[in-house]
Amino acid sequence: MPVVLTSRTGSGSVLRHTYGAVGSETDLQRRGLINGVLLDPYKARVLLRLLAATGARREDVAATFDQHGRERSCCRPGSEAPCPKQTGHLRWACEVPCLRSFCDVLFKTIPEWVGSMGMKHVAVVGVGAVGGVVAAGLASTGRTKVTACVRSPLGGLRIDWPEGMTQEASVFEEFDPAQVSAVEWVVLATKAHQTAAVAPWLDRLCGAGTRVVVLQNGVEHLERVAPLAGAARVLPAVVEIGAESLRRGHVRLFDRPRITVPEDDDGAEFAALCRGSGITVALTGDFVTASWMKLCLNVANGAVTALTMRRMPVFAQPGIAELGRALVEEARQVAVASGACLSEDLPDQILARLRAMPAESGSSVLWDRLAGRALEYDARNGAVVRAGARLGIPTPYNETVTALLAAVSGPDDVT
Ligand SMILES: NC(=O)C1=CN([C@@H]2O[C@H](COP(=O)(O)OP(=O)(O)OC[C@H]3O[C@@H](n4cnc5c(N)ncnc54)[C@H](OP(=O)(O)O)[C@@H]3O)[C@@H](O)[C@H]2O)C=CC1
Ligand SMILES: CC(C)(CO)C(=O)C(=O)O
Repeated sequence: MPVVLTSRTGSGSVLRHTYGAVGSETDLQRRGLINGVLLDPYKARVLLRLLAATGARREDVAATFDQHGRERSCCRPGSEAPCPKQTGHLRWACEVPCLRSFCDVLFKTIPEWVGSMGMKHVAVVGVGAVGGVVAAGLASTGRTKVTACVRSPLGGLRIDWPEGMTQEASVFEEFDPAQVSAVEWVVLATKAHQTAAVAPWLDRLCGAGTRVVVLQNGVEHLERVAPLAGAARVLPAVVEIGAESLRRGHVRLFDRPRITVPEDDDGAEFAALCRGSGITVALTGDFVTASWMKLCLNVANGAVTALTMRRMPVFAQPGIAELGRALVEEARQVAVASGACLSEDLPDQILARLRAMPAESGSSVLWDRLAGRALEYDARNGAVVRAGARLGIPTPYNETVTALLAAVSGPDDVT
């Protein structure tokens, strides 16, 4: 067990060879104690604990403390003499670079510690309703370091769960893609049409060992994200996280969150990552059916709520219910031709599901319409139209609502 020798005198370095009596610094170093150099006992304890957690050997611990002593810019490198500035108020001038140097050492050590604890580093790109719920859930497992890749400060996350429970979580925040490097998991939860704009984040976060889980609606996850993910593997997902952003970092959940991913190694590892997060992860051997099934619901729920600017009870109106059924039926026919296994009564099933949803819930497209933002219609109704055209299946209802949504969509978010 490495033992570090520090001093509580408040300034200066621990002596190395000045005194030689039993119990002196020379004696203690000879017996194996590591010279704490410039760190006071409190900082030394933090650093030693981190190093011990990484499994650092005695020589590594000694080298790290020694390096900290040398890197302190305001003291003469290698000098045993006390810092010339450390008198009176000038002592504070000395503390600032000292602290900076200490933080540098910690920041070099923390990533190793995270790795050695079996912790996973997850970067969440798109920390809105869905991304916020997943970031908070992962942070609460205590097994992940979560970095929120954001455009402006979040100041923590707060999730209001349907049962009345409030979950609070804090995550690391990054604003500049240049400051990040490859991580084990990227959770991509922007709107589909915002994907191209986060290319600089993906470029930095994706390495050969990275998995990018795409928490977006639609069926074109791979086509959209793989070209931006470099050597990383892309894991598509079906997201059932009915959620509304109330304020920045504050999300209201309408139901218990659930994500479905393909039943393969990456899917199983994502399920393991989310264990204890409050988010259920299901694995499916038929992802084509699962993703088209969700899109069939989305073509009705997103388009109708956004165009009418009404929440779920709008589906109680008979004319709206008929429009919903027609949109779903077109999508179902395209889905079946694409290899999905969906029964003929799907439109009725979906209408029943929509009518059973909480009255105050709506859709992510509705929230954007209400806020005057660009709408996610191309990855939803637009995807049905595209696939229908390819397969020779007419999709007039979806074409019509795609055109209407395009007409009322807010300006493109280009940053
Ligand atoms: N909300 C829901 O109920 C559900 C949504 N989905 C799907 O999940 C996906 C995400 O939806 P949702 O969470 O509602 O979307 P939100 O609009 O709530 O969140 C998107 C987030 O992406 C961020 N973002 C956009 N562009 C950038 C950028 N260039 N750099 C950094 N961050 C960026 C936004 O940041 P900023 O805050 O700065 O604007 C925002 O926080 C969509 O595909 C949606 O269809 C699926 C199921 C349910
Ligand atoms: C159906 C719903 C509301 C939640 O699963 C959704 O997918 C969305 O709002 O985009």
